[in-house]
Amino acid sequence: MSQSTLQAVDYLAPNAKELFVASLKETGFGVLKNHPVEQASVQSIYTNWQTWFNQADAEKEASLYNKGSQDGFFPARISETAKGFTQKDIKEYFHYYPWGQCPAELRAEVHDYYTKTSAFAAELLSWIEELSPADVATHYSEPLSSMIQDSEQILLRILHYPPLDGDEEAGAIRAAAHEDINLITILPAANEPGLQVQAKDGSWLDVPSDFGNLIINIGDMLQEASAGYFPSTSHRVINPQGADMSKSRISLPLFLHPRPDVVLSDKHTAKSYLTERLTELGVI
Ligand SMILES: O=C(O)CCC(=O)C(=O)O
Ligand SMILES: [Fe+2]
Repeated sequence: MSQSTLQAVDYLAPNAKELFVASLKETGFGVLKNHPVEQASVQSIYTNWQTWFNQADAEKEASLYNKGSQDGFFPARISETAKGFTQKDIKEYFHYYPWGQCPAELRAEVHDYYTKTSAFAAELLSWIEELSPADVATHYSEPLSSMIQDSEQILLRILHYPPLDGDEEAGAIRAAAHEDINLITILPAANEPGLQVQAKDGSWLDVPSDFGNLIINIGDMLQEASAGYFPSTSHRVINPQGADMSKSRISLPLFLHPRPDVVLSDKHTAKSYLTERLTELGVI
């Protein structure tokens, strides 16, 4: 992966679509600047949820996640173990769905973000569809943007990586290397660095995370639906060092999940694929 492939693409440039989709094809990641997702809204969500995560565990656990439906708070003691790893990630998070649990005072703001960013994701999916070669597009069972239309599975995850105190389990990191399960993920740059993506040669590259950038990555479901044309690349969040260990990190991925009935490939619907992956993660 050459350095240039992960440079931010100006959403307002005339060739934005081509540059962005070329980056996704090459690296599984694309970075946008001058995009319509409002930074003030992202900042406000970070601030308000930092306050929420600062509460005592017992208060947060009043919104403990529901095992079947997966909405609500996932404490650090339950947090995911990435596929192929034995240590849990050093993180806690909240899963927001419009039909699910949410602290009342925070609902309107995340819902507004969820709705607007899902609509923007549909535009990006139509870019991806338009620039898919004909032999790849023939695998799509319906337009990519319609796969998420009326989907109740689109997931907004508010993630909190707490400060590190040095007592962490040896080898545990904030988010171990993994691939996302869904079609695409939309991730505003977090308030602290640490996100890295794996290049084709196996090396790890920092994702340019200037505050205000929007990071988009391909997930396994789009890799499956495009018969491997768009790669779902491994990424991770590494631990801070030195003085930065005392800082929390907040991030806000929106995982674009199709409706469960969407046919991804000869082998899988979105539902069968998701069940297989969540079982591997040990969260259902
Ligand atoms: O926190 C981040 O920057 C990335 C999070 C992530 O990759 C995930 O939750 O799937
Ligand atoms: Fe991820």
